[in-house]
Amino acid sequence: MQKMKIMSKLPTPMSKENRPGSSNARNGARSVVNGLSDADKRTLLTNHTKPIKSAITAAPAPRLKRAATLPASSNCAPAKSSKVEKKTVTAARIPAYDYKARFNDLLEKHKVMKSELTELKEKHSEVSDEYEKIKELYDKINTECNTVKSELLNTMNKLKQKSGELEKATLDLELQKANIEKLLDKTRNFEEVTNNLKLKTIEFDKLKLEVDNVSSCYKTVLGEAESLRVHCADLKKIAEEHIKLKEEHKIALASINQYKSESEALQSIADSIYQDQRVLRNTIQDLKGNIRVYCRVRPPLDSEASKPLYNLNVLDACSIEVEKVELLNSARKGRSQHTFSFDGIFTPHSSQSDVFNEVSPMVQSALDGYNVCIFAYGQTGSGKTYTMEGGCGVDQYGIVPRSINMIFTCMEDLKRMGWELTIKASFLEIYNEVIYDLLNSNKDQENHDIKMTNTKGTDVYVSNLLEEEVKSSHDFIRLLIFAQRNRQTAATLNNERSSRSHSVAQIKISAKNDKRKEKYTSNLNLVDLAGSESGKTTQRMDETKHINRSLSELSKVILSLQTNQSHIPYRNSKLTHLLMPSLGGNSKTLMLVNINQFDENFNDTLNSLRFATQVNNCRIVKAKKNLTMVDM
Ligand SMILES: Nc1ncnc2c1ncn2[C@@H]1O[C@H](COP(=O)(O)OP(=O)(O)OP(=O)(O)O)[C@@H](O)[C@H]1O
Repeated sequence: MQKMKIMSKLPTPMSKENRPGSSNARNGARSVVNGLSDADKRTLLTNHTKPIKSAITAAPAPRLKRAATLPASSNCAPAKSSKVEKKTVTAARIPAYDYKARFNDLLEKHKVMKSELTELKEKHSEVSDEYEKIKELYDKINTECNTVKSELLNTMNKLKQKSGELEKATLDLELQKANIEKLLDKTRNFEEVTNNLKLKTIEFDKLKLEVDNVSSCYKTVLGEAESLRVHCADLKKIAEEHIKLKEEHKIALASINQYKSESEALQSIADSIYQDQRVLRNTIQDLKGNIRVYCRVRPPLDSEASKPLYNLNVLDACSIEVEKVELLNSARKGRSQHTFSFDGIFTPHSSQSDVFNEVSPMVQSALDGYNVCIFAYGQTGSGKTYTMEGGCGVDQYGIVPRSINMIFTCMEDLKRMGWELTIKASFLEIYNEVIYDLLNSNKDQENHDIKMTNTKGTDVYVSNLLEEEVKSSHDFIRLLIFAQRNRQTAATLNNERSSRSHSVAQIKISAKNDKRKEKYTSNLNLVDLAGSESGKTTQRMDETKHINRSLSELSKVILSLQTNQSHIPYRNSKLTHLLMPSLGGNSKTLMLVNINQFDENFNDTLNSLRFATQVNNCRIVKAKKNLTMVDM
């Protein structure tokens, strides 16, 4: 702005009068300079002095030199004098008369002045050129200055406008700022309110929870109070009833004591009745005979429906008639008819439970303390295993599982009478006169020998034989299944071995009655004998020899017992030796002879029925209970 002011104060383009060198020009310049303020002068000096200065200072130079020509006495002589002046000073004084000298001197001076003039002219033209250049420059600057000035004016106008706008904007800004401040204040207030609200919400939630808890507690308390009210009412009733009951209790106690003494009396009567029953049962059995023989005829299976059958007539409950008519062209032509009588006959329609109903007195005898042996005899496929072990399902259970069920059922009754029973079970197989433990699944078993339990030789045991205590029928059946599996494995390894071996399930009953100071041990041997038919192959011959030997030894033992022989050949076979305590005098034996009705098996059936008749004819001396009195 300052600069623009200065420029505006500069003179307009120079006229002839204003030219440098002329007094007018000098005066004009001087007046211009004088018209400026001190500050403007300083600015002009720094920015625009050069051309003006040179224009101002260019002219006076010749004046200075000319001044030097003035006489030395003049006061205004400059400090720096020229060569001419020196010469003038140093030249000898020309006398006034010497006009020639003076003329020469003047000529000389004229020359000098002339040259000075020429010099000055040259300088003048130089200055004029310079002046022209400066003028041009000045004009240029002036136009520029004008342009700048107009631009400056425009800009100033714009600036004014802008500053107006700026002021307005500033005002707006101030207003906005004020508004923002207000808004910020509001926001701060709002945040404060929000925070307070949040805190309040948290507090509200807490309170709500507390209220919920309190209300649920209240509800519970209400419920409890209600139930307490009910309880109180009940308690009142109970208290009343309690008083009544107390009275009744007194009366009941008296009658209980009376009943107790009566029950003790009844218990002793029941005991003696049980004893009498035992005696009676055994008397009946003695009367029936201690060796009892039943015959069971198995029905043909569906798969065997086409097989020809021989005639079988059930004459009565104890007798059957078997009849075969041989073809006329056969060697043994004619009719073959045989009648057999036993303690009972089970027809093809008899169920497993029918069989067990007849067998159960024997199991009862074992529970009463007698050694019992139940065995199934017959040819392969006649139904021995089915009779002894049975099939799947409780209905199909054979003698072995039913016996154990009965033992455990009776055990409860015996417990009430003060008897404590321990049941142990072992399972073995005799194949080719070698004993195998069926509870031991090891292939290589230790040797099993039959040994005497005591010196009297009344009881035997098998060495290295596993004997498991059973606490329930379930325990026993688990062991039975395990033994069956072991027997089947051995049978698979050794072609049809199961049919060619004797299988024995031994149940050992140990009973103790602390009240009566009695105890006894009895053995229940349940035997599934090997097939009694004659073998056909060499291996079968070998097996048959062993089977026949053991079966004939069995018949020999039974015969010897029948004829009251002093020596009974028990030890001649493993089977008779093992069954010695159950076959001897102090035992009861039941044999089931199993037959089928197939024509092709008629001869084997006849052999089985004959063997059974032999056994049936044998009557063991009266069995003796293994009862001992003990000091307890
Ligand atoms: N009374 C019966 N009622 C129905 N099926 C029977 C009866 N007796 C035996 N069976 C069936 O006849 C088949 C042969 O019976 P089982 O195996 O008991 O004969 P087994 O004399 O034991 O033969 P093995 O000497 O080969 O062991 C079996 O399938 C068995 O289920």
